[in-house]
Amino acid sequence: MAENKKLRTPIVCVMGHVDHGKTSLLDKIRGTAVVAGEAGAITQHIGATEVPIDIIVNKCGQPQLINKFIVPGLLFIDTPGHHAFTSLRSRGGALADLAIVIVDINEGFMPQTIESLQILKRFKTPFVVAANKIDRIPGWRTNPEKPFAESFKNQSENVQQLIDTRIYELVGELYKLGFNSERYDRVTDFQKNVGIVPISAATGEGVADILMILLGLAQKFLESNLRFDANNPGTGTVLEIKEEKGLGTTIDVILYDGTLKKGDTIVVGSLGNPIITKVRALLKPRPLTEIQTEEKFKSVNEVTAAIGVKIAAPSLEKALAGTAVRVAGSDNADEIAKEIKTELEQVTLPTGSTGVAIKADTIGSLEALVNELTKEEIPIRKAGVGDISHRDIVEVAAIEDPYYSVIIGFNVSMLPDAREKIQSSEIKVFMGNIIYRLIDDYKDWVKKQKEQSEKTIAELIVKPGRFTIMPGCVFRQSKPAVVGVKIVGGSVKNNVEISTQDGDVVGKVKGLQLEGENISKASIGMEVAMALEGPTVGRQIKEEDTLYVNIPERHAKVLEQELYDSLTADEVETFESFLSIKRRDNPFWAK
Ligand SMILES: Nc1nc2c(ncn2[C@@H]2O[C@H](COP(=O)(O)OP(=O)(O)OP(=O)(O)O)[C@@H](O)[C@H]2O)c(=O)[nH]1
Repeated sequence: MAENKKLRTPIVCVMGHVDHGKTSLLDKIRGTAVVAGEAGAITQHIGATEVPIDIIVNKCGQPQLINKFIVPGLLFIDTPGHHAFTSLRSRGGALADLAIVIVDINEGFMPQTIESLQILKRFKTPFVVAANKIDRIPGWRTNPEKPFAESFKNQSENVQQLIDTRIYELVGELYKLGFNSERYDRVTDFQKNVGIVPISAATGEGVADILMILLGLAQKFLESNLRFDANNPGTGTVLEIKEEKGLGTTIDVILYDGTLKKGDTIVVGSLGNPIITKVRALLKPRPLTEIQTEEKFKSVNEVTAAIGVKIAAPSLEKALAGTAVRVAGSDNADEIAKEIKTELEQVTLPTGSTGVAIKADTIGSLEALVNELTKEEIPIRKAGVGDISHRDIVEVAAIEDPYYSVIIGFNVSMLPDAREKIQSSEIKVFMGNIIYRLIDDYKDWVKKQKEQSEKTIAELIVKPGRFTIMPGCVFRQSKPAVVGVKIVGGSVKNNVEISTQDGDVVGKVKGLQLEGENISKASIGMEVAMALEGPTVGRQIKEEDTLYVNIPERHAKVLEQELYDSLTADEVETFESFLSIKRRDNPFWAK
């Protein structure tokens, strides 16, 4: 057991496609219920849970194995699931020593399953595949909490065959990605084959097998990686910055190397210069609690990797989630600060001169939001970490393009003075904690705004129209002239100007009547009485003349460039012949 002290707890992350059961599996492992309370049922932050070795071996029903393993337990980080978190998850992959890739056995591989495997391949992280939701296989007889092999024996032949067929489908998929794999109980050499464990995160079947394999993998592959000198300066990653009653601003950290003591000088990543401060208190989560949801901490004098720990220290307000925390010696704090700063500068947030403004709670989630917006070809003008401030509002208010006079905030709130300012502005703010939903909301809003403005424009724009004065239908010569007309293209509305086939504007429509009733618009095919202010029949106009609605140049431009597709065939034809009249003398008219 003395050996235990020399090995640190392996860090495990659970990865996989949305809804394939990451949260449920972690829940099952730690025995708490997070699924229910989670926003949109999507895991969005890295949390951590330490599962001590004795609990694992007991769960596996093999307490006698306690002395066989030399790792102290497993530390699970709850990596985010949605593909929006590629970058953060890559870091999760890098931070993790081991992984569980969870896949719904009924659905098979999905894009994020493949993405997870590619990340693991890149980082050379040993992993096990959890083929989840076996309880949904038709005919499955549930044996709660039992190891897979035991449960499998109780199934009908049909079900057993179905399980194996599904597993071979997974084996095929894994092979395509360059991994040899087998059902875990048929694997003889885990160095050569990835184990696939059929499980149910809902009933707990197979979960013990997963834990046992992880311990085995840690022992086999990681022993040398996990050996550490407790005298190494502590190194970790900031998961979250939190205000705690009586403690001020604290940071939740995964310490993955070395030792961290009360009173140590630490350097923490920040948006500006890294923070150099002294640890005032170290708060350790109790085993089987999750540090993000549990308030009851135990104050300790020192912690050793790997562990999720809360650090209370002065000046942490500007700490940045996703960045490094490192213990400094007596004379190298500045040097470490420089290194952390350089690392941060390598995170690129491509922004341009136009686009939306975005805010997010961590550098990782900001990066993820940038990635997703870029994929959707939504330009970003400015990207920042932190709550939406008065200054953000002022800046965005100056943007003229209404579609970019927008702030998208992920996992942030709005500061009170910003809230006040927003009342008097036209800015649109989208806030939420699910990236893809935020993006969908923005896209829907833009679509609606565009439709609305197209509708407004379409209503205001003068549409093409052409009509002939019917012979024998002159009812009055002038002031106003009243004639019977037939609409032969598009439509004619009250108050539009009228032009001749030579392009001369001769007057305005002052009234339309159909069978003695006033109407505001006459469309193709209709024969109506028309009052015309301006011309005198016999001078500017005469019987059998074809006349046009005179479309102002600005309107013609909008019609041709923006509304052309919405015109009917006869409107197009009428419009084209009106344009050719106008362009006879001036080829650039309305261009
Ligand atoms: N029947 C059955 N349902 C399961 C099982 N595992 C998960 N579910 C259900 O599947 C749904 C998704 O599970 P989650 O654990 O939230 O999935 P997730 O992968 O964490 O999803 P995200 O956090 O959204 O990426 C939930 O309704 C779970 O109750 C299982 O083994 N059997």
